[in-house]
Amino acid sequence: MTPLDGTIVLDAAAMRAAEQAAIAAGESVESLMQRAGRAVGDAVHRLAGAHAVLVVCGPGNNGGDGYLAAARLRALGRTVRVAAAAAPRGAAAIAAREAWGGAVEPLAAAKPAPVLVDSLYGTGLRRPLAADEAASLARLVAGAALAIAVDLPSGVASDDGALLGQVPRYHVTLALGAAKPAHLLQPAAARCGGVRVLPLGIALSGDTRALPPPRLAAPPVDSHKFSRGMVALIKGRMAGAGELAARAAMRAGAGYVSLLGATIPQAPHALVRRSIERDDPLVDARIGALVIGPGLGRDDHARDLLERALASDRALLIDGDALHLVTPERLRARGGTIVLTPHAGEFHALFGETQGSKLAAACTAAERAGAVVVYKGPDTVIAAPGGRALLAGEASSWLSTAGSGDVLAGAIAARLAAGGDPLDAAAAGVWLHAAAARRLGAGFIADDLAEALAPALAAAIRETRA
Ligand SMILES: NC(=O)C1=CN([C@@H]2O[C@H](COP(=O)(O)OP(=O)(O)OC[C@H]3O[C@@H](n4cnc5c(N)ncnc54)[C@H](O)[C@@H]3O)[C@@H](O)[C@H]2O)[C@@H](O)CC1
Ligand SMILES: [K+]
Repeated sequence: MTPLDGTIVLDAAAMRAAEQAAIAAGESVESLMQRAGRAVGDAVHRLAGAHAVLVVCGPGNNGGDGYLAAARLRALGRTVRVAAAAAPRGAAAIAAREAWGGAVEPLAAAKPAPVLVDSLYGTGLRRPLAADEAASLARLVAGAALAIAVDLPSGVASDDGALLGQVPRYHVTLALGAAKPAHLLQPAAARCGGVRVLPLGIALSGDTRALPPPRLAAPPVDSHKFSRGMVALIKGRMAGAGELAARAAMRAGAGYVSLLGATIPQAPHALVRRSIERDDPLVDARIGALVIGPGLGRDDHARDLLERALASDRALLIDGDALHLVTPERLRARGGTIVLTPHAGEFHALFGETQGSKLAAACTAAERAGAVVVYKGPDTVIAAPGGRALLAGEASSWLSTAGSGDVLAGAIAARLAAGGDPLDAAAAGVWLHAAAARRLGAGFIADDLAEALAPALAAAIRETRA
């Protein structure tokens, strides 16, 4: 069992293609299913303690995995029962049912067991479960102390994370072969519980991954403040937003942070406050990341500042109000390095209504704007032009607090200013933001979050070294 961090994420078509490629190379559906069933059985054996197990099997290959998992559990000496609402279809699932060979209880009449294994539907689900099937599943999950979903909780749409009906909450989901978008996209992700991948030994390729931990190092001995990265932020009408983003950039490792348009000295004194009117500080060649948007406002002054930022050739992070004042075409025409950090409202203001999953929407947007798009929310999708994308699963729900987005902008800007791939910089910023929130627990405010980026950064550096 491996955690999701950095692992490949495949939609149902890509998963089927990987399976087909393995079959073309000499595998069979049966051998893949045997491997999946055995891996599920072994994982349930480890998770379930001495408790009795009920495996609920569907008519497709997900059900086939369930019959073989039950057979494996029986071979391991466990007390295991099987229930199904329909007979298996397809040769591999029929063979799996025969390999189980034991009793199969009617689903509607099955009594709960302490451990419930849901092997009803996986990536093949196309429509909501029948009402009686959904009700039986909900009853059995509610009656179990431990509910484990095989590949996916039955009732979630694998590719976009939608719920096709009422879906119970599971404690653990065992992803077969690779993670699927629904393991990371809401609302499905919140139904999965802890997700673990059971590798099936087939070759996988694709451009989408779960957010990996950042590879970060302490500054080298010969560092100076500019080599660590200089972040310049344009202050807007709501001064506090820029202050928060600036503090976040400092705590996320930038060597020099200046707030442009703020001239009255105040703490923190390490923050360099400069006028934005007298000379043109926006074109300073030492700037590694220029941030515009937090608290900017949407008036003529804001438009004027945005024009100046777009005219600068520095790597640009556009957030908040500024996302309402620009078009994807304008961004594409500007070129250079651009990172956009919209929440759903800002995303739709900039890109209009979109079709398909949040992942697909972010990838299309990145292509249109020629920018790295950090489409944030309870699930965050980071997409770069060219198709690479990262999915960040559930972060702390306490991040739904004023100023949290400003802190994220600052954290990403610090990593962007440090150099390297803008997708990696955005990913590191998202990771540090979530890690800082985890450290703080409950009831924090954005000021605390900015401060907590420093210990989150230290932990990420330690983990990179380990
Ligand atoms: N792709 C792979 O490499 C592997 C896939 N395996 C398993 O195969 C699963 C996918 O199998 P399938 O494609 O057979 O799909 P599922 O087992 O998810 O179920 C789909 C079957 O149920 C029918 N169906 C769909 N929605 C329904 C509904 N609401 N009510 C009633 N019937 C419905 C479909 O027509 C199809 O027969 C994966 O989730 C995984 O568990 C594993 O066996 C091994 C390897
Ligand atoms: K399932």
